[in-house]
Amino acid sequence: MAKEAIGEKLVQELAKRGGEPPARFLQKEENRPTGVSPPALGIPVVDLSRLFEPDSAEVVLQLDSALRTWGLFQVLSDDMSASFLDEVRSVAQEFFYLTKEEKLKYKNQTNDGEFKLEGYGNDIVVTEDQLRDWNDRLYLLVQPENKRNLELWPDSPSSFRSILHEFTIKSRKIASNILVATAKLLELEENYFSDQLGEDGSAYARFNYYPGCSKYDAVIGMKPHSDASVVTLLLTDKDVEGLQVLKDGEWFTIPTVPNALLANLGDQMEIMTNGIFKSPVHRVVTNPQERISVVMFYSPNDEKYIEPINNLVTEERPKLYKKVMVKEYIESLFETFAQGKRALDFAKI
Ligand SMILES: O=C(O)CCC(=O)C(=O)O
Ligand SMILES: [Fe+2]
Repeated sequence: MAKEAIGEKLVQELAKRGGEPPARFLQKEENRPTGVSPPALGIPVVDLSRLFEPDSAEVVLQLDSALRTWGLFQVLSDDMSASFLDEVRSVAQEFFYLTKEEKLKYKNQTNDGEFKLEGYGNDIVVTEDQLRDWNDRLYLLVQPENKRNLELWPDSPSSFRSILHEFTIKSRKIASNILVATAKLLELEENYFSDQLGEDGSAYARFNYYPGCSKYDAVIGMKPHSDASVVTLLLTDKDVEGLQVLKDGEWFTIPTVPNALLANLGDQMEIMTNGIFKSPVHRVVTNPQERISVVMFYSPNDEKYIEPINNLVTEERPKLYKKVMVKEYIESLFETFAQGKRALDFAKI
């Protein structure tokens, strides 16, 4: 396959040039987001500190129902002040506003043009006719800290690294608390999921930039997918909506709650809970104006295996998923995603 220079593929550069998006971005008529998707109702905004108080029964019930139906909820935490979340959004925006040359110092391609998971650029291209998403991203491993590839961490804006580090630490605390709450809902030992993640589990940060598009209804910001993670935390754009979730064959818009993070479960959680909790299929639609999001994905160590938890497999609910190796599962997700397929379908028994 001919290897294009990465700078020619950046969506931000295409958007700057204006005009029609190239054919490789144009969705088939039947896959285009049409009309206005109704808001996803019944997604609770959960104050994490309240979740562990003695009078939390009502919140716990709301959370349980949200995880069984939507697989997501909004989370407020004292550790993430509104001003700190704004700082995270702001360093993300400043990074994408750097010149192309500055950003390409961190490109997700080797000098031979091979795709790298980490760094700045676009998705892996598996087939030449692959439909492309209208976004650029910066993808970085943030935990375990000793595995960070700091040469790919932007040094501009100057606070980028320290803010990302702080966001990593605070997000991890929230993710761990969510995993404890989740285990309790299923009457598992409370550290069951947080132990799976352990000290050597991985966290990846993904900064998404969706340029505004003149033909915003003909392209897609991010194709329908579910995340490979155990759990994902998402800081959405403060003003511009775009994230949608699929339920019963219909797309619903996730309303923006400026000071909250959206927590969504990923495929590894659906596998471990034998399908009791959902890994929601979601997509991002494009707008006339730009949109930025910052996402944290949590997974156990690459070498671990996961499978449905024994206690959650019963006669009425037989085992739905095979045992999978974390590393192989995540790699398969990148490839299936590029082809518009779902990795979870391949893990089904
Ligand atoms: O930009 C968003 O709101 C969602 C991004 C997303 O789903 C992802 O990065 O996996
Ligand atoms: Fe996602």
